Amino acid sequence: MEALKKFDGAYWRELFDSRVGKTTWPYGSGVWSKKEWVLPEIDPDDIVSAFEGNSNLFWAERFGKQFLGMNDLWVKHCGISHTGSFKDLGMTVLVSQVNRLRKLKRPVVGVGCASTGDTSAALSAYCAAAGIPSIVFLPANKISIAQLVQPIANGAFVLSIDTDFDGCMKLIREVTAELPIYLANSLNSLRLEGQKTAAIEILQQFDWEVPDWVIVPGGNLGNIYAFYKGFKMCQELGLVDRIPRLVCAQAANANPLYLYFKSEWNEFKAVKANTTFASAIQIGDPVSIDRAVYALKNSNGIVEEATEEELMDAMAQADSTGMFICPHTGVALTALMKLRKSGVIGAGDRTVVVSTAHGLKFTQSKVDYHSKEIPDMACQFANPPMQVKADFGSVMDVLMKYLGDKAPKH
Ligand SMILES: Cc1ncc(COP(=O)(O)O)c(C=O)c1O
Ligand SMILES: N[C@@H](CCOP(=O)(O)O)C(=O)O
Repeated sequence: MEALKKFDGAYWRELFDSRVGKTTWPYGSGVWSKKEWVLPEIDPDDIVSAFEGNSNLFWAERFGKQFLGMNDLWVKHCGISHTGSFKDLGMTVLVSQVNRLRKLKRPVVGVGCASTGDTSAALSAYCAAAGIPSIVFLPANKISIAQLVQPIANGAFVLSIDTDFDGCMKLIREVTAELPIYLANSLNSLRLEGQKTAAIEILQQFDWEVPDWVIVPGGNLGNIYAFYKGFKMCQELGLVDRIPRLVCAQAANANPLYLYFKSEWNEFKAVKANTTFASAIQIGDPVSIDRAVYALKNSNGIVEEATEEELMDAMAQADSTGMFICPHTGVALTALMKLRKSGVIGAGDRTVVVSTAHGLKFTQSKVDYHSKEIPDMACQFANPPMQVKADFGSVMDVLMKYLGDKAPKH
């Protein structure tokens, strides 16, 4: 940090802005365009990148106006990325460093992680690109097919273990303490160095104006800290004069941070995480709890939670305005809805919701919702397909009913 402070905010802004839209290796990546703040010492030849980052900051105009009375709502689509989630941002840094260590003949036989699906997808892809073995521990039957197929296809050694994510996390920590396997979960700060660039990118996309709120879904809790770190660096290095208030959003079925927050940070208790449609955050004993609390305390932050019905309804509402978000983003949107309703977030506040994964990884839950096949859930925004006979009259019939008074009168 001290070395970076030799330059002022104007220097960094100009440098980062000059790299926008470039394809020069490695600066075309949204992560490596901030190389000096991420891993300055790495040789560009050692970098393993899929040109991650530079994700769309989408003005959620219709959703904001229709459902929240807001005009300045934005969704940072971090899931539109090589492996379909924000994990690519951190994994490019971690795997690049392992690549470098292996060239220096350090004894790393592979890279391992426990995962609810996205970390393993990113790890296996970046390792495969560099020819590095990857080993992934997955909780059996708890991740989506789209996520499961990613490490399999990328040639990772995949262990499907009869436990939950927290059980897998415990096992991978024990194994990596015994064997020269490099741990790739977000305990490893290299991951967070990459993930923090999403925060810097948001500021840059707003032409270095600071939003009032940033809402992030939280599970193992590395990402909320990464956002804090990115914003804080921009403040400390003089690019902006304040940081946004952070909101961490959890599924009510896996809410240890929320309960801790509600106890006014008095007592942290790990919980048994129950099944949630937001399966990637079905985590009861987050490894980055201390970092997350630090980030929230220092950003005047808040923690909210979403029930299964709330998160699925929010996802369906967002999708109906042209988004196609994942259930975790539904959790974050629920938090926003609650904070708007209580007046904590004002109608005019500039707010960014971080969308963490691509909706296509979670199509089964969308299909179930729209077919109204979820027990005890009203699925009030479901839009099931209409079954219709294959003849002109039947098709015209249903179309005329659908068009109502907008149908042409004959
Ligand atoms: C899609 C998705 N959203 C949110 C999260 C939460 O991120 P974190 O574990 O850093 O809190 C994860 C992973 O945990 C994820 O895969
Ligand atoms: N959702 C994560 C859980 C592990 O998080 P990490 O950031 O600590 O690797 C996943 O996709 O596996």
